[in-house]
Amino acid sequence: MTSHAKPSGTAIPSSAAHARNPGMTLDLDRVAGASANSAAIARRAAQIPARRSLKGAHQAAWLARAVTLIDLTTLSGDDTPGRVRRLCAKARQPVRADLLAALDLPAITTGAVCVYHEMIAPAVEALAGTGIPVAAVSTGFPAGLSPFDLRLKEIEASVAAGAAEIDIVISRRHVLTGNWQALYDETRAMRAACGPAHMKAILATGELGTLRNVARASWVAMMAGADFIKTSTGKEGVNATLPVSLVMVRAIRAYRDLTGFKVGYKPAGGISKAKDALSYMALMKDELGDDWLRPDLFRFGASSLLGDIERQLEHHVTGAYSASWRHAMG
Ligand SMILES: O=C[C@H](O)COP(=O)(O)O
Repeated sequence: MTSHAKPSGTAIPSSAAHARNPGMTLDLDRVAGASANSAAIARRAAQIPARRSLKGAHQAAWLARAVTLIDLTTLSGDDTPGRVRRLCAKARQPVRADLLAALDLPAITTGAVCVYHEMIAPAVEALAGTGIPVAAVSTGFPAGLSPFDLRLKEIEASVAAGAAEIDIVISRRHVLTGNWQALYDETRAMRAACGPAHMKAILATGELGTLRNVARASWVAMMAGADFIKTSTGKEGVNATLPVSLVMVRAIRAYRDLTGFKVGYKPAGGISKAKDALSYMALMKDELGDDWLRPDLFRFGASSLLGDIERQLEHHVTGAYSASWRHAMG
């Protein structure tokens, strides 16, 4: 991002170009050695938004890329099949065709649609033939405190219903009590239950107490075979932040250096502005490189980010901002 070059294409790559993370034996020494220098991380995180100075057509291209990285999400108690179908229509055509044409950008879709288990069927139906995966939150989301065997069964039911991606939640108490073996065993079992579906492990970082715990939980989740590590459910008091992201992506980098396997990253919760999306993309590019600016290795978990990006793209074309209500998601 620092070169401010236009991204090399906004179309979604057809398939993951890397092998799935198989996980590894739990290495307690490495987990114990994971640390996070909070002051240095805060300083580095504070620099990231200031380095965002993307202008003109290049900025529009980065924003269009951001759209392809969104797990377009609805996770509400009042979700209905109708709302999910409308959301899927947005996922299929997230930005108006005339805006993309005016900006000389190709047709795009979002990275996925993310829903509760009961909404998988209408989402799968509405996205048939598009290649857009359905992600489901399936382990007693958001607290993850339902009986363990039921959480595994929920994963299996969601995969059977057509979810290609499962966003699991970890047991925060295993982190808070330092029971890394229990966290590893639980996450490993969930990975096995996912089968062919890719697993995103939600750490619920806002409930883990310290950045060191975030680093250690990131390592355990990756050792247990997570395909992605994800910050938050969107329901914690504090959700995705840049400091937490730095800790997690540096753990991803160290895990890649150790094992050769690339684990994806998903910041989620409270990311609703286009400028914030660009900050996260700058962070990914600086810390992990261009591979982590593709949907197979990076997603935003977001329910309202798309609306703001569409407003910014419209502004690029017309010079005026439209009202937010014109960009409703569901
Ligand atoms: O995983 C996705 C989050 O639940 C979405 O959070 P948000 O509604 O704050 O964008």
